[in-house]
Amino acid sequence: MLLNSSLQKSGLSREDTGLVTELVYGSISRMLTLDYVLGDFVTKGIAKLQPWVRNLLRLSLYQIMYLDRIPSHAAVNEAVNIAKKRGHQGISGMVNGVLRSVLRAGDLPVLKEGLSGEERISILHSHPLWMVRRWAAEYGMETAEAMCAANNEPPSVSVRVNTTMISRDNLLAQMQQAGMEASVSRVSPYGIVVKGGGNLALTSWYSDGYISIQDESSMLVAEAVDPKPGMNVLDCCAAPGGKSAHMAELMKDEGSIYANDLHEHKAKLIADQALRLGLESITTGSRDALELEDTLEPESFDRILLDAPCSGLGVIRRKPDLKWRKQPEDVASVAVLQGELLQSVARLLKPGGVLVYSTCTTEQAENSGIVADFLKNNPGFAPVTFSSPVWERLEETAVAAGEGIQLLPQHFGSDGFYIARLERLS
Ligand SMILES: C[S@@+](CC[C@H](N)C(=O)[O-])C[C@H]1O[C@@H](n2cnc3c(N)ncnc32)[C@H](O)[C@@H]1O
Repeated sequence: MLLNSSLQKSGLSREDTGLVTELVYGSISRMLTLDYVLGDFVTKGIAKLQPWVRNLLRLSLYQIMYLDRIPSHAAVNEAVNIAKKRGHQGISGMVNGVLRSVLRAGDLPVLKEGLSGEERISILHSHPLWMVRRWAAEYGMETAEAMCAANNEPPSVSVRVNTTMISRDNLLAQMQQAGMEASVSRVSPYGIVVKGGGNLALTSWYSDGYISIQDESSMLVAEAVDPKPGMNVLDCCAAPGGKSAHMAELMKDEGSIYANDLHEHKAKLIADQALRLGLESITTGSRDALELEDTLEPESFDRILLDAPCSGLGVIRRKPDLKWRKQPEDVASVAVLQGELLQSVARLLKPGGVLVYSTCTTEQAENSGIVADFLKNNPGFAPVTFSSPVWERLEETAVAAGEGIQLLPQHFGSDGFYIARLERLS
């Protein structure tokens, strides 16, 4: 948000905007590695530096260690000039000294001896140790390392085609004719992946409602709900509305989708999306999903989607600051809410109906753990598989996690997502 508004005010060229974005996201993402390296070169310790000086060193070191297109000496000179302008002679001298020593040191980081496997991954791939330990315990050391490495890769840009308006092939051809590097998604039959296309929300395809910007994994969720034209569908935690809109598209805009979100201002975003996409089957509401059972008819929905609030650890590529903001307690506390939400909204499902539980996290305490508890307490529900060519291919790649599938960021370079389908038997 802050970066976007600063960039909008700056008047920088498209190329420079891209570079600034990469520097900011990259430095946040690689912060632990950068601080580990700087710790060896800043004699008084980086914690004692003024925040702007610490950030200047991080940005410069990021360029030296991870970017080829800026020569290292140029990065150092630029940092020294900024330090002179903003600080005093002493600070610019220190910045110059630290960065020149870094240049002389060669390959970095130099890992200290005697580190555990998790510590090594944490430093090399810049992830908090608690997260690496958690993933190593959950998925094994090798997978944990692959997750961390994938989280440092820039996310791809993908769009979902509004098939009520245009076919994917037609839109793909239009994009390619316009000179864009666009290809079909390997994950979703509704997706197109676009490289270097700039901000697609500024295109007429977007304003005319032909596309929505959505991660490829996220596109799988509406597909797993498998809503049919004419059905009555509930989306419990729906804002900003990507999956509600996708479900309406799959239903050819026939039937009814009640898209609810706790926050009124967020429910407005869903209505805005529906309007832009020309979808009339979506109505919105803003209630606590825990209270939906007080106002909606029990057993009245053919399909329910609970795309639950979660720790978001599957989307670190897009939001690298999550690594530093989240704590293990956050996983535990959101898991309590997720369990309550699932128990509560399940009462609204018709017998024979399907409920999909999904999250954009990699934590099994929030995923298979929630579903396993629910199934234990609700014998009238059973997991139900889904057959489509794409889904079957996904099942070969994704991690089988209890009764659902767990996509990790390294599988297809898309967000980490969990999806489970549950059917109400009686
Ligand atoms: C993962 S996001 C949903 C994303 C959405 N399904 C989409 O595809 O655009 C979770 C949403 O749950 C909402 N939320 C959190 N707690 C809630 C609650 N108790 N009741 C209803 N919505 C809630 C949040 O405001 C947030 O918008």
